[in-house]
Amino acid sequence: MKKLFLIIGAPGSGKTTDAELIAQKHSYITHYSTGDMFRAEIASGSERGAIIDSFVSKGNLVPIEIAIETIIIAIKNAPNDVVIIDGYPRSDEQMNALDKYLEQEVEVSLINVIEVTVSKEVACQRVLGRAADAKIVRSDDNVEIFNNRMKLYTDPLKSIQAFYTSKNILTKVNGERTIEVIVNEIDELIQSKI
Ligand SMILES: Nc1ncnc2c1ncn2[C@@H]1O[C@H](COP(=O)(O)OP(=O)(O)O)[C@@H](O)[C@H]1O
Repeated sequence: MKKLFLIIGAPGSGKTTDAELIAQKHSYITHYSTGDMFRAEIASGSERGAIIDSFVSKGNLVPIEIAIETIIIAIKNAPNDVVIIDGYPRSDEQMNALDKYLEQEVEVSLINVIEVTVSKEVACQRVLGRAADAKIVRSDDNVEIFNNRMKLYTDPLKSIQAFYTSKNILTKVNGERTIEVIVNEIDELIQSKI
């Protein structure tokens, strides 16, 4: 039985950083970042990557068919029984598509959805600060695209919160603290549920 954890959060919330550090601490945890998976596909030069890039480069959501296929393949291919995916779901459509998949997939159970919360101001500072840091160059880290990514994150958020709260599997984590404190809190939550 694979135990799935989802981490959602605004652009710049640190969701990918937090998940990566937790997976590095435990060999039995596999982490996938939807953003990183899409950037890898883009970098591969594939036709699918070109389609994905036409959305990512504008900060728009990649089409549902590609998004759900990407995470189902990731879950199926995960070499470990504990899987963390950050960056999914980002819409009611994605949330419902995953729920439909999980209903018929007896080998995978969604254990918890962790929402890393940060204010828009903190998120913006981090993303634009990241853009100024030459080591991390991302074409979608500019004010206009950030605002679009932020809107696309916040628009479905209340509906996503309500859905997973109704299942009693939503946990909010304050993302405006040190990475170490946040990672330890999320790690303890995951450890308590596996
Ligand atoms: N679940 C998803 N559905 C559709 N598009 C996605 C998804 N996850 C990531 N993307 C695309 O990849 C881009 C980068 O995602 P990510 O690295 O997680 O950055 P962010 O911190 O802005 O969410 C997003 O702006 C979006 O274009």
